[in-house]
Amino acid sequence: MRSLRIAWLWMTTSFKAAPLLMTISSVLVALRAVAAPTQTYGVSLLVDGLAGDRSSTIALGIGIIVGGLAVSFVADVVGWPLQDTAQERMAGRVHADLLDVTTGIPGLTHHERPDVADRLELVRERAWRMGVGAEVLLWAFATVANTVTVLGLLGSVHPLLLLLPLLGASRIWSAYVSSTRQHKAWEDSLPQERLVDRLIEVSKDARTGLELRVFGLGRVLVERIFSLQTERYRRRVEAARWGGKVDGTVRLAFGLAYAAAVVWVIVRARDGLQTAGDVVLVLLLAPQVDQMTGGIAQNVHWVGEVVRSFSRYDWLREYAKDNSWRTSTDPAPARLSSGIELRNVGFSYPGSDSAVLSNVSLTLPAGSAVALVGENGAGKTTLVKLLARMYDPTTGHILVDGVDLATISPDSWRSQLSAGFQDFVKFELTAREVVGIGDVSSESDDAVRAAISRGEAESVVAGLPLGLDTQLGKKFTDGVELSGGQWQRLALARAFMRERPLLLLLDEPTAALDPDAEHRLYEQYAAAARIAASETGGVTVLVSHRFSTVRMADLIVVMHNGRVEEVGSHEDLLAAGARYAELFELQARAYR
Ligand SMILES: Nc1ncnc2c1ncn2[C@@H]1O[C@H](COP(=O)(O)OP(=O)(O)OP(=O)(O)O)[C@@H](O)[C@H]1O
Repeated sequence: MRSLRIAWLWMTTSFKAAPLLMTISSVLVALRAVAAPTQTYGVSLLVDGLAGDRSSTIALGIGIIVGGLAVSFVADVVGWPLQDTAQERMAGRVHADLLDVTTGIPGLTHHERPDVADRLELVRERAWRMGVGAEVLLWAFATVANTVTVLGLLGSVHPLLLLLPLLGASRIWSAYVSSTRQHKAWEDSLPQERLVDRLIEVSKDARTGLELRVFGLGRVLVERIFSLQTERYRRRVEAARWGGKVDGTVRLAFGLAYAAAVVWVIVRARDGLQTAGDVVLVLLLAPQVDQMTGGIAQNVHWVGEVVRSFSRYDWLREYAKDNSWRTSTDPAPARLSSGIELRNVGFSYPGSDSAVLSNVSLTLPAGSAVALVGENGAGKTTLVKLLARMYDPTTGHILVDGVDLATISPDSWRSQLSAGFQDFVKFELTAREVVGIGDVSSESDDAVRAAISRGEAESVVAGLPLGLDTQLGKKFTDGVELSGGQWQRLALARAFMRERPLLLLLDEPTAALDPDAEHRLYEQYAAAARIAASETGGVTVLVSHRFSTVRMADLIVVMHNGRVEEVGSHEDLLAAGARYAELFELQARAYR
């Protein structure tokens, strides 16, 4: 059933990518495939006509030969360029579709599971090569047309000769097993390949250059890459050698069998059981049968490749469908009246059994600013990701004004969110775009400048040679590189592009700023947020290790080992004298 679906996907993708080109090409390749054996038949008629002195047979033979030549010529001249274009169209279509499918998966699970990541990588890497699917499909049409014609001609000489192409099937089998083995060796070495790519990236990336040199890691990296490469090649060479031996043996056996068949037909002709034309036909068909089975044997590899690529493509489409949260169709509310409630929320990352969050029950009241604090690994970022619905909780629920977040459409929810992270992305675009993409629906200059002012990034933009039009990033010759803090200010401005988000998530977005700058920024931000919150009931969730910032929040949530340990205002928590008070005192002492 699945193989039928894959074959169908292969066919429909090829024809949908270039309907007219594929139809014309299919007809042309089929004609070309039939023309060669038909010409051979023409030659055998010619020989029989000459031997029996029959002019009508001679004329028919010549007609078939000339007609065949003409068809082959036209099909060649017109067919090849069309085929190339069809192939490019198909590759383009698959690539565009893949991007669409992968970026359309709303959650992050596919990035977390190594098995899924591996397969995704395979599909992406092979996407451009899948255009070959169109060519292989045309080749398959040609092979069917050619095989039927050759079988018909051989059978017309003697039915026993039909065994010859069947013997050729053993060549197809040997090519298949050896290509499967080689593919397996290649797939088995994929994790090493990914690691090698990653290590090469690390060794040449300017950002890692500093630490590499300080810790003297260059040599270690090179040795590691070298040993991984050696292991990878060893597996692949072993598989290729094995395939070579099997294929060579089978090919030799097939050649000997064909030679015996030719001798047999000659002997029968001497006994008057076959005509001279029959001998010529079998002799001339010999290289064609060899070519045909050889062609199939060679293309088995490509058919395998295409089928594998399409089965991965099919898998990805199914995966995207299963993980599209299609049943989440409720719209996000336009404003919050009661707030966001986490009810007994537990979470384990995909592919892991250990709970990162356990039994978290918490209410984030509408219009409040909530700070999450706790030591490294306490689960703060994970909670932020669940609020953004990058994952669904493993147990429990998140309720938005009483509505389960799992039922709200991810697009609708995210259009009401804004976020700034510590490990923000340095989008190498113009300064205007770096900020503006925080809300692609209102990318006007005024909106961008307002966000820059809220993120206190005016000084960064003022220092750029072309202001907002400056290209940022080192990959461009005229690109300007910024410091970590400057990038972070732009990332913050990006988070402030949406003026009235229902949920603003700030996960240590100011870690690269000095404490004074962070404090100023939050004071200014808190004032603006209160006004916005009174209008929409929006909630701000802030993760920070700096208590001077945290104390401004309406509600502070202290997390420890994936659980909520304390909740309250700064004053309440200090009065309670528990973990928060202890951590606060520690930090205050360090600043004294
Ligand atoms: N993608 C992931 N896959 C598996 N485990 C993860 C992943 N991300 C985080 N974890 C684990 O989840 C736990 C909580 O991590 P999280 O990033 O939520 O902590 P945090 O409180 O934000 O820490 P920090 O203050 O260091 O940012 C950690 O033990 C971490 O190892």
